[in-house]
Amino acid sequence: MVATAVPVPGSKSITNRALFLAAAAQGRTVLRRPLVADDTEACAEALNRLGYAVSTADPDRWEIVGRPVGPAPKAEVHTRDGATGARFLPGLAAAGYGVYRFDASEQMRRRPIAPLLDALRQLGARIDGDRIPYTLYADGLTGGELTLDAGVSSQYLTALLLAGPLTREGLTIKVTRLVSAPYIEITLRLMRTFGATVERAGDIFRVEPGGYISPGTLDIEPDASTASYFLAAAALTGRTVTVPGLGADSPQGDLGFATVLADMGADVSIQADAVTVTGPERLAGITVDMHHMSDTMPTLAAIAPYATGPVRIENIHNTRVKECDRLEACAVNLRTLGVPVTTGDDWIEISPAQPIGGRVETMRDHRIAMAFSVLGLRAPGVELDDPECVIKTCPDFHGLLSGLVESWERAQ
Ligand SMILES: O=C(O)C1=C[C@@H](OP(=O)(O)O)[C@@H](O)[C@H](O)C1
Ligand SMILES: C=C(OP(=O)(O)O)C(=O)O
Repeated sequence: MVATAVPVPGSKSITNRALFLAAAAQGRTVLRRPLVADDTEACAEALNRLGYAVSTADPDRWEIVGRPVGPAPKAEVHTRDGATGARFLPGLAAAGYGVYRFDASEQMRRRPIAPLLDALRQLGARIDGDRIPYTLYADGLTGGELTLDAGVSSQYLTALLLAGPLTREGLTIKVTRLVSAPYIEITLRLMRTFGATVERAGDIFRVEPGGYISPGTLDIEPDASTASYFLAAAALTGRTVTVPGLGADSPQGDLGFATVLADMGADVSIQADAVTVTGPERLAGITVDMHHMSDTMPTLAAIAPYATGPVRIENIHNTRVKECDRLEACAVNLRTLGVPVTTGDDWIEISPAQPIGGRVETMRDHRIAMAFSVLGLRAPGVELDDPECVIKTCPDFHGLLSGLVESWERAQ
């Protein structure tokens, strides 16, 4: 079977971490093939509002001139829809000196951030609120010890780890709960690439002070969450797709979605520098815990009706506080398309069905839009109320998906 390669854009998670680290590092950093999308552009713009120097003129190489954290007397920062910008950047600002007003879109304002703001207060920051928008009065971060509940978002832990080397005394964090755990591995790897000393012993993390040093150039690998839609398209249609640049040593937990497809009967190969999926005649049903890869939950939910048996996705309560309540959004939209669905507080079960056409309410959630576009490959008449909301992480998603289908049709 001809394998069609899809040029999946760079990882949002890696790009936004690299932006933070490069801004705080000594030296100049070049990010090669960063994700160019609303989420990362908002993060870059916010860094420039905070007084850093991020050049995004060349879409294939973003340049950041780092500076030691210092005085930036005043700044108003608006990070739009991206949670990594909204949650990572206050730690960087708090390590500096000035008054910073943080705001974000209505969608992001609804999402929780209080545990992170509480932790930053314990480290020495003065913050006048528990939700976005708020004002941060920064006077450097002492550091020290704290206990953190990252059961709703691992981004709280990442934000504190990233700020750790910028504190005066370093940081010791005891984590009581952790969701989306693989993202912490991405954080630790990148911090070490920028010269930080950070160690993990079970649920205890220790970060030494001392700042960051630029590694010079950093290649950004493709986004495994975005790759899930194209892997699912192959699994759903019995075709073959390859995603180059995403391989077995990737720290991205959402590459685990390929393994879920294999468990459902797809032929999956994860090599050193590419992942390839060929769909079976029909996918088998599955029960799967997606606690640590929940961004791909909508992708699985969207192809689930075509399985030979029920698909039950468990341990996904935190999908209710993403860009929308994704658990509910998947259930409502699948029912609109004629698919029987039952749900609980932290699970969804989808029965085999032949979805009919209908209008999908994306709730301005890029992952709902992309996931149900894949379902639309098999269900004519599915239309999205807001197809352009994919700009958050994959502005050319619809072009990439239609290009994939056209290449399959040409190969017939
Ligand atoms: O750290 C990161 O880059 C991310 C962590 C995850 O969020 P949670 O830890 O809130 O689940 C994930 O949903 C998000 O897309 C990116
Ligand atoms: C939830 C997501 O991102 P964030 O939390 O960074 O907004 C996502 O990309 O699915």
